[in-house]
Amino acid sequence: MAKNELQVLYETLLDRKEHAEVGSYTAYLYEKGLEKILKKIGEEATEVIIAAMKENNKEEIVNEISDLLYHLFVLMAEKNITLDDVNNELEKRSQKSGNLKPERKPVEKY
Ligand SMILES: N=c1c2ncn([C@@H]3O[C@H](COP(=O)(O)OP(=O)(O)OP(=O)(O)O)[C@@H](O)[C@H]3O)c2ncn1[C@@H]1O[C@H](COP(=O)(O)O)[C@@H](O)[C@H]1O
Repeated sequence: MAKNELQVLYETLLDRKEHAEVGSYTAYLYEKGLEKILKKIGEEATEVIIAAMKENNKEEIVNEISDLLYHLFVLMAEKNITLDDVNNELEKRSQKSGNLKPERKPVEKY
């Protein structure tokens, strides 16, 4: 099976850590450091929220989510967190359903 784009992207970002190509935005983020990466994640998360509040703009939301995922992946690469680490955590969680805390009332109306 072909690798999915998330895996390809993550591997590219790891590679940029070893080989800082000229003109690479990722290399620029690593160079700027953790604070810059975290700031970008905050900005991109806000852009996802703003896009999602508008109606009928799936394309814009997909674009903003892609920007956010890219910056989260840069953080993962920076912190040596692998896709397997996240996958394993999600897998553990998938064993457990019914995660609504007992003291929280079920949502009846949005
Ligand atoms: N997926 C992405 C991706 N998503 C968003 N971005 C960049 O993220 C930036 C976000 O835009 P902003 O306007 O918020 O930021 P900016 O003004 O450009 O930059 P700042 O001054 O805020 O740092 C843009 O410059 C985008 O190009 C990305 N840059 C790279 N990738 C992937 O990373 C791979 C490696 O890219 P390079 O490292 O550039 O070679 C590429 O092949 C892509 O697959």
